[in-house]
Amino acid sequence: MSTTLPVAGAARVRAAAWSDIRADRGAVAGLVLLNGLASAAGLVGPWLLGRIVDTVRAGSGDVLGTVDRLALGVLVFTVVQLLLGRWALAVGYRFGERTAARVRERFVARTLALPPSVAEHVPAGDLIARGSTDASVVAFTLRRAVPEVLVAVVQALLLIAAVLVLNPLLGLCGLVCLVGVGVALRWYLRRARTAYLTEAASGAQLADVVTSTAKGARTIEALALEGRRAEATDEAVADLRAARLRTLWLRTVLYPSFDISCALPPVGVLLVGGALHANGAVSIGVVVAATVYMRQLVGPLDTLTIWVEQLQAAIASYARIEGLADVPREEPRPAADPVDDRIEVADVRFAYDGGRDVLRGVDLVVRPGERLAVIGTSGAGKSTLARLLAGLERPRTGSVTVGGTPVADLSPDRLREQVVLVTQDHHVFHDTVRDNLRVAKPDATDEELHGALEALGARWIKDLPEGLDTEVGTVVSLDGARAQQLSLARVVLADPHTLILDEATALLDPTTARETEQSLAAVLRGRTVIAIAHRLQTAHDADRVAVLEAGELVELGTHDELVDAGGPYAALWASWHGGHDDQDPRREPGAT
Ligand SMILES: Nc1ncnc2c1ncn2[C@@H]1O[C@H](COP(=O)(O)OP(=O)(O)OP(=O)(O)O)[C@@H](O)[C@H]1O
Repeated sequence: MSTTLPVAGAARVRAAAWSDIRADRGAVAGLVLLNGLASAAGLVGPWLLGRIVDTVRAGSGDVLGTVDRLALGVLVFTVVQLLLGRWALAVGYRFGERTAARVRERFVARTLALPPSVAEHVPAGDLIARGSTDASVVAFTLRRAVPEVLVAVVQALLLIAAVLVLNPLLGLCGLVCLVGVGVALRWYLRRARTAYLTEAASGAQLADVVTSTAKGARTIEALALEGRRAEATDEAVADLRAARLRTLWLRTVLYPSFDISCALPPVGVLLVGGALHANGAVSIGVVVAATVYMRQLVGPLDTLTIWVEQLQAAIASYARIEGLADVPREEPRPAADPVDDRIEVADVRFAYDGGRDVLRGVDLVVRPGERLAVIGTSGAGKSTLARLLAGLERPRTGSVTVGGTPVADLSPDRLREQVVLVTQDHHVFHDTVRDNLRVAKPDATDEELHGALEALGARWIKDLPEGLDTEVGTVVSLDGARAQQLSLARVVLADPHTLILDEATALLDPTTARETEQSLAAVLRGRTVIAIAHRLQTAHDADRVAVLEAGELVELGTHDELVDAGGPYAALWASWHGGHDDQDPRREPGAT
């Protein structure tokens, strides 16, 4: 898996944005219609103003009465424009909220749909940045910028059209004067996408460096890597600073160019209109109306300038959110229902990311109901084998099957009923105890939930202020043993026939480990158990022992058979057992 998440290309962004718009097309149509009406109402005022000027200049008939009526018209249409504009904005805001919710939901759904083998390897900081910062930028833009930009675009187009209708020559003059705006915008837009994508990626990179430093703090301290991590952080900060300076520079050029360009159209129309009027080509009223229209254009253009930067940042964020759809993943393969509970590993080879094989030609049949201990030195491939048995990885060659079906082909729901990997990583969600447990069985009744907790001796559930409804992780925090019991209760609810234990109790303190082992014993009853053994006592108590060395299965048999065989297991057993008869076997350091 690459160290960066993909970013959607321009075509995909357009397609996704189009489908978001289509999903709420009623609101979009209403938005455009209301904006059009508001802008049309806004056009009447300047036109009436021109009529007032022409009426006063003509000076014939009921000048005062006509001017009063025209002025009343200006007032009425201004109020109508205001009301329609507000209504359009309200429709726009609602559209923005709904669309933002849709984008967030899509992101969450795509994140949750990532297969575990992919999810474990994606850069956490980048993923978090996309779900938080990028989603917020998109949501804010949809709420505020999109409605206002739509209003501004419709207004600007109608204003230009109105000047062209009033007098095509003045209209053309206005358009020519607008060229500066077009040039400034084009210059900016050609550079903005890359600049904002770089800024967002640098932000995510910094988040990644900080997150991984915090996560690996102990290792960093132990290996005295503080200096290197500080350097990596400084580099990420410098990259982000450079990326921000680049976007700042783009804005520094855009804003003044835009402001100067916006001042040109009214000045140009006034000058050309004055010349035309002097030659009797247009009335002074038309010149006034056209100039006011051009002056009014500054409003929508200003809005566009303010939001164009936000839009660019949002497009970059939107591309990053949509990019999640391009994370390489395997298409689900149709999987037949397993015919029985037999687990079979046949001539398996496996390599991480195209590297060297870390498992080489492993053959193993696990009989239903047996306890198999897997031992081997550090790096021998025990955890990798556990991940293959749990369907988290797929073998490069060979097969890992349960009841004849490849484990990795099973859907998460079917897999959970067959094989579950238990590690020391027991996650407690910030949620109620009930929802924490229902992760494993969404339709479990309260009786089943209580039953699962009781089976593990988790009597603390009775002391919680609101029982199953207690929010854990926020209101009430669970200590290590309780958190482990909660996660083991999930296993009881999922009720798989086979459990794979990998370091389930390895790093717990002795008291917690004892409590957890008791809970574990309750979970193991009646199931097939494959234990990555860190204590030789576990191997001694198992039905069979599998010994891995440098990715190969070098021995397989009962404890007694392997001791008699005099191979690597016998040597290991002798080196610990010989001369340590007085020692409590549960305290020996383990096989790894
Ligand atoms: N995610 C990974 N990417 C690349 N290589 C890996 C990854 N995980 C493990 N390895 C490599 O695969 C080999 C087998 O590792 P594995 O963790 O399966 O061994 P292990 O026997 O469980 O060791 P330990 O007892 O130390 O956990 C090792 O050389 C290890 O460096």
